[in-house]
This record gives sequence, structure tokens and C-alpha cells, in this order.
Amino acid sequence: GLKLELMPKHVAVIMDGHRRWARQKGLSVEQGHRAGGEKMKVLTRLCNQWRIKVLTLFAFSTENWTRPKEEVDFLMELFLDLASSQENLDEDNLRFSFIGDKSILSKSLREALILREETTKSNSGLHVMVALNYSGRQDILQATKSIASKVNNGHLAVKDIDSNIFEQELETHRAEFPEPDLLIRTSGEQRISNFMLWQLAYTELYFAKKLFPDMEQEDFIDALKSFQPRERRYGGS
Ligand SMILES: CC(C)CCOP(=O)(O)OP(=O)(O)O
Ligand SMILES: [Mg+2]
Repeated sequence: GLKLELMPKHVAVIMDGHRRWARQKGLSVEQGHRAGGEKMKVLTRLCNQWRIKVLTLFAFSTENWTRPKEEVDFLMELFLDLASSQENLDEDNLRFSFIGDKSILSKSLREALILREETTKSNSGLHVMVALNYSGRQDILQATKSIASKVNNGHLAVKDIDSNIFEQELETHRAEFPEPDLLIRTSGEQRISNFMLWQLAYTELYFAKKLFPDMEQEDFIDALKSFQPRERRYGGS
């Protein structure tokens, strides 16, 4: 069984396979994404119960904008519903953060995300970081620009730039454990897809064949059972 002392501190999930799931069931793409959203709540509750500290969910990447307009509009509506719903928030004492470029999102969605961050920032339960319009490369680039401007205006000396300084500039810096211990990707795809590139340097990878909307508690337990016995060598011995 699972050992509580071997639980990962930070789990990241690439929730993939919503359209294939819908197609297999003869449902609309929108119903596939809605099913994904419901499964996201199940996963969040499980991680909270397992005392996992941070759960980062890849909900929308910068590359997803190339999808049909009606699908993107639907996803944005879905995110707005999820970010503004009062459903079972307090009992789980969840904290929410949103990483990614909010500037091109609608005003109403951007405000809902900021409000949800503000109203939950002191919650001590699971910290759910939702990656929305996120790009691992953009994250590294914006951190680089921020550091360069600090050097430019004399607030930082080049010789003092180290991993710690750099990590403080990444969008994940607010998380108590910014580096994922375990990354789960569903639907059988085995790629990172421009997710958190700096942060995933030593993350254990787990690929599940099931489509995200089909993932059940035992499938997440399988991922944790695969993770727990692994030796984390961090390139060392
Ligand atoms: C927006 C994204 C997280 C949804 C993931 O599922 P998907 O739309 O990529 O579905 P498919 O991989 O089945 O095409
Ligand atoms: Mg996909």
C-alpha cells in the first residue's frame, strides 16, 4: 500500500485526452472538457486527503490557442465557472494560484482568477496551481528579463545570479515546493509539451494510458505506487 512518509510533496499533472474521450463516447468536445473539469475536482480532493502539498494542473497551454474558436471560447467559459464557483471550497481549505500569462485572458476571467488567489492565499490545505495559458519557455524568458533588468538598474550583480535567485523569478516561486516530485501525463502521450521546463529537471515521470476523464482513484494510486519505491538520485550516486 501507499506509505504516507513517501508521498510526493508536489505532483504535476498534464490532463490530456479529453477530445478522444468525447469521441469514443459519441459526445461533444465540450462534454469532454466538462468531464475533465469534474475529474480535476476529484483529483484535487484525493491529493488533499493524501496530504500532498502542491498540485499543479496543466489546464491550457499557449499552443492551445490554435484550436477552433468555439472550443477555446468554451474552455475559457469553463475556467471562469471553475474559478468563480463556491462549491466545496471552505471545507477543503484549498489555496489556488494561477500560473501563465493572464494579460490576454478576458477581463472577467482575469479578475476571477486574481480574486480566487487573493481569497485563498492564506489557506493551509493543498495548494492547487493551475497553469492557464502557460509556457515553460515563456516562464524562463520572463524570469531572464526580470533578472536582466535588475542587473541593469544595479539591484543585482551578475556574479550573484544563482539557481535560487533564478527560481524566485519563475511563476512557480509562490509554491512552498516549486519543483514537482512526480509528473503524471495521461492519454498515452509521452512528452512534456512546454510545461514547467526548469522546474521538472529532476521530476519522476509517469505516463498513464487512460484518458484523463477515465482516470479513477486507483489510477492515481497506481502512479503514486510507481513513484514511492523510486530512488531519487538527482544525477548523483
Ligand atoms: C486543454 C487541454 C488540457 C485538454 C486536454 O485534452 P485534449 O483536448 O488535448 O484532448 P485530446 O488529446 O484527446 O485531443
Ligand atoms: Mg491532447
